Amino acid sequence: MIDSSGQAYKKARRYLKTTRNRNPDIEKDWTPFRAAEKHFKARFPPPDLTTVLDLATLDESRASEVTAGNWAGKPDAAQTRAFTTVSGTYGYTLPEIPGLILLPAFLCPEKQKELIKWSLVEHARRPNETNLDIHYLLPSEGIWNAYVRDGNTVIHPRQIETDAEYLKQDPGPRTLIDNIPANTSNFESFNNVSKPPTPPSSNVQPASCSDLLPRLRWANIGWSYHWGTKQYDFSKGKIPIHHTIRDLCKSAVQSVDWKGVFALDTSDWGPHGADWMYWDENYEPDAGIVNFYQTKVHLLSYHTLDVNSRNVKDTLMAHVDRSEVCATSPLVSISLGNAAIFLIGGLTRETEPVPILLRSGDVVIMSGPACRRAYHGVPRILENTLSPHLADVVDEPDWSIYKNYMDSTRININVRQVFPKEFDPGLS
Ligand SMILES: O=C(O)CCC(=O)C(=O)O
Ligand SMILES: [Fe+2]
Repeated sequence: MIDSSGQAYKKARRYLKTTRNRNPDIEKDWTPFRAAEKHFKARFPPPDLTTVLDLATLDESRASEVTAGNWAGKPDAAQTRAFTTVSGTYGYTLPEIPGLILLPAFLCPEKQKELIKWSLVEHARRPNETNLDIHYLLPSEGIWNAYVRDGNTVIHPRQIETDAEYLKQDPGPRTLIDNIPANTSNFESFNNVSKPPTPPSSNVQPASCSDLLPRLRWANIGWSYHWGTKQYDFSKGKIPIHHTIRDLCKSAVQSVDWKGVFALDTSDWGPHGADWMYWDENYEPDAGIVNFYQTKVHLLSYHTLDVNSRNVKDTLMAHVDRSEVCATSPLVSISLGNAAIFLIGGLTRETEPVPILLRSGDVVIMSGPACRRAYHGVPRILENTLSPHLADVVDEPDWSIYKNYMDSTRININVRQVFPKEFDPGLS
């Protein structure tokens, strides 16, 4: 018996309407990366995850995480090679993408909680820029602490300063304009490009802290990133990387047997050669971003704060992180909260990407010439997948405010090294 008033029926009807009007010629033009993004973005019917690599399914101690959200992939959806890290956990490489390292459950539950708190309490505030600072005059304690004190506190928009030099840009989707990869030769000219601030939007209304919190999309780490030119603005100086993040990224890099990963690699490593031999000692993170993704649409969308459309609808479209002068040094990416589908392909969007299910506590390292500048993106945050160890507030009532926020959130701490160790940018 079909219940035509039920939610599922209504969903199915909406879905049929959209597919009926779909132009098959458009789909034909999708690159393999675009087709994969479309597949995983679909709300109804939900995407089939049997092609998604899900290494947590190999680990019995993560069984409750895997079943928590009813989303699971397969442990053999891509070819992997396991290795034991220095700390005794398993790590995996993918022969298809040399330099991609997966460290499932690298962080214990306590560390995950510490990093979630750090992201919100200590990091998403001055002096670190956030997407909200572009439009709002935020208190110096940052949006999270202001929200915890009083969610009804009103935050006022930033006014356009009439004498300020703002970025003059044609309106349009910025992310479609690919920037030129940085390297040691063009660094000087890149550094001299003028980097005026992004103008605040003129139609932003005052908003309460509770309304703004779900609109927090990113907070900068280390060297200041200029979204308008997609280049670092070194003139603003470098904010030191917090020791917790630095130590964690270094221990992730040091936990990998790089010889085992790259000894047989024959790729072109550029002018400085195969620097992996020195990463154990000289890897030094100096930039990055904390991404905040919401699984739910929060109402009150009378304007958009997504001036950097990389965060539109809480997904991250296919991109290459090519603003760093060093194109081979490890990028360390930490997943916290709800699980996500991460796609990683090759040097163009024509390579079919490998879908990987990332769960809270997983660490990904992107390194070497084939991987560090590979297209990647996050087409889907898997709703209602908060791990039981983050959802439990019984033993720790103080966690409940974080738990409530994390119920609909994924945080990604994405840490990079801008300069190769031996390169002197002459910035001091
Ligand atoms: O959220 C993620 O897992 C990836 C984020 C990312 O690729 C980026 O910030 O450049
Ligand atoms: Fe990225």
